[in-house]
Amino acid sequence: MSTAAPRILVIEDSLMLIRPLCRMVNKQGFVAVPVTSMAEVRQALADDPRFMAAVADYCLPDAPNGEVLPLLLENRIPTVVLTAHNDMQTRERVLCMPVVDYIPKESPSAFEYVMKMLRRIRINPGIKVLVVDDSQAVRQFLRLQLERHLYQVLEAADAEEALGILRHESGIKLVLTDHDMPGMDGVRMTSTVRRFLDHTRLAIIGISGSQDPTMTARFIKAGADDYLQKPFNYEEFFCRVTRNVEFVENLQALQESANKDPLSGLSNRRHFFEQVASLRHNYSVAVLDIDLFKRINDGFGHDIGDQVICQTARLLESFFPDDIIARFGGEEFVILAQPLDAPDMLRQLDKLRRALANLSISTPLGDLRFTVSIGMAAAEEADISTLLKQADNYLYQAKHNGRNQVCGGIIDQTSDPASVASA
Ligand SMILES: Nc1nc2c(ncn2[C@@H]2O[C@H](COP(=O)(O)OP(=O)(O)OP(=O)(O)O)[C@@H](O)[C@H]2O)c(=O)[nH]1
Repeated sequence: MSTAAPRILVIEDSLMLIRPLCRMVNKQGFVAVPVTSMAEVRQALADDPRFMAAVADYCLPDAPNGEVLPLLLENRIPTVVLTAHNDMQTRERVLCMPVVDYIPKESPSAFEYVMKMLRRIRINPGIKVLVVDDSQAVRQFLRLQLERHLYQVLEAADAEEALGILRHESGIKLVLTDHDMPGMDGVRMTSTVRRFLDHTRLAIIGISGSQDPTMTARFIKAGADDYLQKPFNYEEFFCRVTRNVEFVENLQALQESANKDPLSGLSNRRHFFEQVASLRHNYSVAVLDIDLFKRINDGFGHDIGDQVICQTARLLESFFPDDIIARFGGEEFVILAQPLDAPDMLRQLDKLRRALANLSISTPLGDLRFTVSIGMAAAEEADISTLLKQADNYLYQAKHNGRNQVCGGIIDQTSDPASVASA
């Protein structure tokens, strides 16, 4: 399948500007298609109209009054307008059209802002925003504004409907809520949402036309991240929407990097224990260790050793898609499966062991094969540390018996554990 980089139509008649602009666009991982006039825009659209977005100069030699904008919008191309005209009239004229944004060239950070907008146009179609307002006209107005930036918009006519959507729909990163609604008001709805969705999952912006000077504080104290006083202008609206969505994204990225092992992408040890804490007893735990890994590093180099770790992680995920898998460190992995079914787990672990032994990694020094040893323990009542210790004992047994095998059993708290071994 083709994974071609998205194309961006860059429309600018100044050669001084178009070169650095295209360079920046390409650096973001897009393909810039430079054109310098309205005639060239027509030609580019006739050649291939599939552009992810356009960065358009408002004033072109053959289209001095923004005539290029309706042409781009007719072709449904999200358009960021760059202009040297920073007067109110031009600004109003441009923002009357459903462009993404209007950026004066005079600002030294104008190009940076354009890049940020392009990144958002790429990401926003995957982000859901929920608009909560009892007025259909207001919901429709907010929907149109948000769709300029390509967000997926959901609507709720009151707090009850909004809470239902938030409980069942995943991927909502932002809620825009009115305050005065029949039934539960926006402030109460915000504090209810915060009981089950924290700031890492969702940002909330309160919106109200009320003249009550305490409204901002009431929303923020209830758990909102921001507040907009009606009427607001389009640019302020988007600055706040973008800032709040980015805030959630940054928190999620931080959380992800705190929880994940950067090499394999699996959970790290700390996150493993965090996940396990919320589980009831009655599970199986397996500890997997790559055999003679030091030899792989010494013989093929650390980069190939890293590849072995990553390939092992991918197979682990495919054999245990619904379970908790973590890289504990070095060449050691842990799998926690629930509910307890020790014989099934042993069989699945042995299939995994054989699949890994059959894997061949091609390296500059020839094909590499490797094996793993696995220890597994299951119990109805034992806590995680007892199980891990027992699984580790079984792992030691597997290594001691010659490696490339699974050893494990069910822990009977009242007697010595029975052992099952498969070679
Ligand atoms: N490439 C790579 N090597 C690592 C990483 N973390 C730890 N290691 C290496 O893993 C090796 C582990 O070796 P040992 O603990 O001696 O175990 P082993 O060679 O697998 O021997 P057995 O466990 O007895 O089969 C050490 O050489 C570490 O340097 C990593 O992230 N990448």
